[in-house]
Amino acid sequence: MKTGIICGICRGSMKLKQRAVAVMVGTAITTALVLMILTVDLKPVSMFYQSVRVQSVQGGPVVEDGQQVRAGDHPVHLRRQLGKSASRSGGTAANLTVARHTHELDPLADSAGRHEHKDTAYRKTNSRTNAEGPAHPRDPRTRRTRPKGFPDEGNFYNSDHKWLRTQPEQTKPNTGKYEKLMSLPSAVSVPSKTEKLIRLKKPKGKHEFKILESFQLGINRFEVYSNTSVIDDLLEYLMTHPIYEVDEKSGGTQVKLILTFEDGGHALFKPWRVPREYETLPNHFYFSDIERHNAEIAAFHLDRILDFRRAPPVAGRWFNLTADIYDLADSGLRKTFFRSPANNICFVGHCSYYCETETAVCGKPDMIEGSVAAYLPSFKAAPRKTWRHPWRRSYSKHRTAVWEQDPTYCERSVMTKHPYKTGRRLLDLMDMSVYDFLIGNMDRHHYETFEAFGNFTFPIHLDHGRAFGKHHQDELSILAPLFQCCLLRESTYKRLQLLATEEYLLSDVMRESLSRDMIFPVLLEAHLEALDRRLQTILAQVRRCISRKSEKAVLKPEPRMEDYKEPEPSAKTGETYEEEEY
Ligand SMILES: Nc1ncnc2c1ncn2[C@@H]1O[C@H](COP(=O)(O)OP(=O)(O)OP(=O)(O)O)[C@@H](O)[C@H]1O
Ligand SMILES: [Mn+2]
Repeated sequence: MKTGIICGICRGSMKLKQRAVAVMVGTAITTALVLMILTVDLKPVSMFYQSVRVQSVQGGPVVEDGQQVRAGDHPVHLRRQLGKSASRSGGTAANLTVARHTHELDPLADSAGRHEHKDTAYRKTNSRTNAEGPAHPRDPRTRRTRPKGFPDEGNFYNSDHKWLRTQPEQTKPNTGKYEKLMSLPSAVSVPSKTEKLIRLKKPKGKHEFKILESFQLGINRFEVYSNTSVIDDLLEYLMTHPIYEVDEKSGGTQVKLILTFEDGGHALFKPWRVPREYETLPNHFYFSDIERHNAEIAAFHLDRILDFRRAPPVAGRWFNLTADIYDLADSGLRKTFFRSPANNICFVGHCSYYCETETAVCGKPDMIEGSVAAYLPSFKAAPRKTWRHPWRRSYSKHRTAVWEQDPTYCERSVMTKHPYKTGRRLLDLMDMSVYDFLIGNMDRHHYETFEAFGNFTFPIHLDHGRAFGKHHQDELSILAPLFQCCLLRESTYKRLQLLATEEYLLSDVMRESLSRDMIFPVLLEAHLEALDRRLQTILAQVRRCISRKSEKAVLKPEPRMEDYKEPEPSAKTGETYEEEEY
């Protein structure tokens, strides 16, 4: 009994002690938090929120002239939507005045003059070498210092030999075929009152939409941009606009970066990995092929030539890995930079394929080409739905897909299911098959659509980094959707026939379209020749289908929206092509 009471008192005092310790720990944590808050530089953060009078369509801040925002001040949710890592060490940019650099990239100039122009254009827009003074001067007090091993600008790394670039091949003269093709009316008829993907409230007072905003505002259920819109301005913006910050993009298998421009616009950067002459290794599967920035650019041009306009615009650009990437990157990405034994600046980034030291991205010594794709509106502003492609390959070393074994796959399986039964989607997949066969893209495992437009809308043509891998080989299996279903839009067939004529010869039109790009020649002539050859194969395939069935059964008019009916909810749940992780 006595010991019981004593133990009770003991326990009581133990509890008191525990409480006292808990209170002390609590106080210590609170004090530490208060101290941290006091020491963190909050001013720029609050300035960011005050200064963002306009929310850009991609969700990021639209920087007005003369305003200041702190790098990395996108809210966390936005960073996630952009696929950026949620944490970063933000730097401070001293002056974010939007410096728009026009350059005299004259597409009609003769080719010798054009190359000179491009060089001048690059020199002008590069942040470190602007002839008219720095494009965005940084406060030396806030500029992050380079670690040992990285030279300061103004010495060796600014010497002229870094401007050496791939020497253009002996190119054929421009014969005006591309301009002639582009002046033809488009087969895509967009109703004048069609709803747009996003709407942006124009703030009171004078406000002009920025160039990337205008592009995003133009996206509708039929196309990413119209054939009358001035997409050349957007391409020039992608090629020249000063970069403000750089982040790694998560997702996917290979390294790619999100560029934020000084006016708040975003773009997806894929770096040069292999020379133009490189061909997919014979023992490499399509899924282990290295990505090519020039394939992204060429695929965009072909999509436009085919009159689809379902791919976001992509331009080539020269980068100084030190000034345009390293200096503007977060600490995570910076840590992966190093100087190679050959004295070149390299980085690896974080990804699952080709992110090893032996497959690093290296400049020469710090100059490198890359592709820059215009960013679509954020997932928040315009959610996208991911669909498993019915003719997806197996992505296994040991298995093949069902469609590879079953010639009746289209009729037996795909045609009976939503959303391929009605509407436009199956015809869109036929277009995609033609497109992928031309560019040699075997990597179409998924595709995306804009959720806002339901199912009567186009699949976005995204991710062509593994296209143009082999110019000497045509991969017929990419045409499986076409020869298994024996269907094609009449308008697509007409366009293909046109591109097979001498007047609008596909290889010539492509060469002339690509000649406007800063990293011209984007493709070797052998790849252009392959386009003509593959086009003949497609046309022969369609003719075979027509002779087997009938013209009416194969060539289809444009499906009308009025005729499209959403399936019953029960049918929807039976979908087999929904998003699926792999
Ligand atoms: N221009 C763009 N604007 C917005 N988002 C984009 C754009 N291009 C690509 N994305 C998004 O980024 C994702 C990854 O891009 P991409 O497919 O090009 O990378 P990847 O590394 O080649 O991927 P994978 O390894 O799966 O082939 C795409 O699925 C798409 O959702
Ligand atoms: Mn890819």
